Amino acid sequence: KTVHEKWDISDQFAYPDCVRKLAVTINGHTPGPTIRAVQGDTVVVTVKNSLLTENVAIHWHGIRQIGTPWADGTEGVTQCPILPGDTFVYTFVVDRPGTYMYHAHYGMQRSAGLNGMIIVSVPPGAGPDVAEPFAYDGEHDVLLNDWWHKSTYEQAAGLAAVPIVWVGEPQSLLINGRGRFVNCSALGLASCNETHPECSTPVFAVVPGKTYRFRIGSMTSLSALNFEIEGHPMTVVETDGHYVKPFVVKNLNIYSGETYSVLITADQDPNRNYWLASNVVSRKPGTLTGTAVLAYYGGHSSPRDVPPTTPPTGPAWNDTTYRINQSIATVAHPAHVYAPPPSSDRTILLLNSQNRIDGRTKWAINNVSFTLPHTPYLVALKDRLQGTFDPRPPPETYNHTAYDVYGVQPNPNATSSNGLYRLAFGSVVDVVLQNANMLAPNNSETHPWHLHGHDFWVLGYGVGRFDPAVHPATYNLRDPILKNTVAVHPYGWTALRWRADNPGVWAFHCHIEAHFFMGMGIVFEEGIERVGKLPREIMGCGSSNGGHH
Ligand SMILES: O=C1O[C@H]([C@@H](O)CO)C(O)=C1O
Repeated sequence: KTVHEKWDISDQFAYPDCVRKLAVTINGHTPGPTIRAVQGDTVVVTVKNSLLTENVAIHWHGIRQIGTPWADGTEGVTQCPILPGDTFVYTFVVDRPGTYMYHAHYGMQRSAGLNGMIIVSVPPGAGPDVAEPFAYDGEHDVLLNDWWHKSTYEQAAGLAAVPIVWVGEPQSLLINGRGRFVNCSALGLASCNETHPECSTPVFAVVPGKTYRFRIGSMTSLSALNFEIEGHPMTVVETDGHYVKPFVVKNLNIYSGETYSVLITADQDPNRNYWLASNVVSRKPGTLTGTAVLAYYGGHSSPRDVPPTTPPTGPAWNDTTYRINQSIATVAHPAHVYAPPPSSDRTILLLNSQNRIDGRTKWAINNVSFTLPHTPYLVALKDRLQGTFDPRPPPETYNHTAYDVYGVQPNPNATSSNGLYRLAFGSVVDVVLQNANMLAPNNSETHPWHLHGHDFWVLGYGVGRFDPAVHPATYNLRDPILKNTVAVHPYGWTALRWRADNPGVWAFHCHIEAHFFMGMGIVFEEGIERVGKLPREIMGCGSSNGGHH
């Protein structure tokens, strides 16, 4: 079956937190429509760029694009941007059930509102390898976000300024695009409209005694979040399209780019309502709790009743151990274990550090800060265009025996490059992401890394310096979870493995919008010679003339 979507991208005034702000919208809305498909469906999204002066490109986050690497929607990597007035058609197959997302992958446009969910359901009568190993009576979908009042242009200019002008913590946390700016009416803002329907509190209705699947995705630009449904423990059953060995949490940590499915049972007093709460963790919070309401049917409460309690504020923001424990608990469901290859052909160690180039604050990987080329790699490599990117491969490792991950880098100066890593087709690659201290002392953040074109096995997490002679022996090779986005915890390391078996060119980057903008990413190529004929529509920029002369 084919699922058709027709999207018009335009700037609109929106009131996500009751404050008027220009947003990049899909068919007038932010977040955009949820794409609903069944495993095996072909999704065709016709995207018309009706922005006045801004390009666009849309990434299908978690969809591996097997056989369609040109549809990954990553500007500079897999396509030229879609110009204002132009239309681009994305066609791809959703080959696995699960909870996914989509978002702009051009500049900082994702943060301006261009994002949404993709839900791929299990076909009726699916076999045991696909069928969900859990049961539920109803489903609710929750897209979490953070939101600023400064435009993404102002934010981006601040990131590039000397010294950096950092936008700071978000003004609001959104649930399905709705939130509430804490000072809205108190500040007497002319742009504040607290009765605007776009910022009315989302309500999730439940019938007493029933079990619900909540699909939760995070599209935050910056914030690591903790999500809670007051009084309702959550059983984690899916993440990034893979079934999890169930475990119960009161508070779910979720990083930008991740999705989870949890089950809750509506077994509490039905005569009142309960809060859904989203709180910032890992950075010192400066934002009001994002809230929504869990409303019971059939009791004495009405869906509009505000819960009688104050919204939960979540665990201590700096309790890193608590978050690492959730990461470690997330392993494959026993009936859905896909064992990784027992060893790898190549190990790449990647130091994540905050650096400086010409006084600008940057993020670098092994002291190289990533920049996007003007000609998409996919076209440059497939069509053998010369001189479009730095042909020198970026470093495979850093001085891992001496580097003090707890200290401030003695020499923070870095270089920038648009070189990429080329993987032998079919080879098994291990990547270890090593976190470190930032430019300021005693600070290390959480970085959620997202890989395009693949899922990876998450083999292990550790705190402190990764030792290649010691830590691989501690890897979980028995039941590691497959994911497409994973946390690298403060001062910690995360070890990943995957097989380079998807012909194409794939970005791998921190999903914090500002951090990728500041260079925190790399790109992999594999099997370029196996990529089919490129559609001309991805060309037209840089040296890729798309057949126009
Ligand atoms: O990349 C970042 O820059 C700021 C700060 O380090 C400099 O202002 C911050 O909190 C980041 O995550």
